[in-house]
Amino acid sequence: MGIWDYFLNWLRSLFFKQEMELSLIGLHNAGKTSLVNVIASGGFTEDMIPTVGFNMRKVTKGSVTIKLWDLGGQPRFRSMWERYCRGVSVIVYVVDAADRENVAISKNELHDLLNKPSLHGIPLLVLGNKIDKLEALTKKALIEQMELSGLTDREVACYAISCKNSTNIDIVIDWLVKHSKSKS
Ligand SMILES: Nc1nc2c(ncn2[C@@H]2O[C@H](COP(=O)(O)OP(=O)(O)OP(=O)(O)O)[C@@H](O)[C@H]2O)c(=O)[nH]1
Ligand SMILES: [Mg+2]
Repeated sequence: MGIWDYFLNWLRSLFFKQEMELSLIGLHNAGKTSLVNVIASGGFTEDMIPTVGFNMRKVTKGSVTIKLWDLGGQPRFRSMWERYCRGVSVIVYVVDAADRENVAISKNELHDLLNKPSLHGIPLLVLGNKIDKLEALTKKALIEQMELSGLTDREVACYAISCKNSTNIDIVIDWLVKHSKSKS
């Protein structure tokens, strides 16, 4: 990209600011905080501290500012999920695709959350993370096991990703940016 294109993009970003707010949900150890780090800075580390309660981060991608609520996934924090999903543009639900034993629990937590009337119609992005691991489920298997085709009251998308190898992170960002709203 030449200097002129950078200048045009910068000019565009001054006039066409967009914003969105999203919540990152999923069982503990799924990789939610890792995803925030990869989106924000591209950095990945094996040494992660479990999220206690929640963290808020703001990330700017082009002219879009994304406010991310990164929630703790341990059982004691799950009752907070609904509160932090109300009114968001998108719910991002992260699943450890390599942790086959816990996929059923993850599915139940997802469906319990989406059954809350306050969250009706909010678009859902399900991410099967850790596909760098051999035992990871394929996207097709994940869609089946998470029973995503039964969700008909909202837009649903699913991608297989790896925060570790930055696989499909660009596709996730594109999808998110497309779901942002213009500032009025
Ligand atoms: N192999 C592999 N490991 C990953 C990947 N993404 C995250 N991890 C690891 O998974 C572990 C948990 O990651 P976190 O990002 O802390 O998970 P979390 O969903 O935020 O967990 P809570 O905050 O407890 O809800 C860490 O050891 C990460 O390094 C990935 O794509 N591949
Ligand atoms: Mg976390």
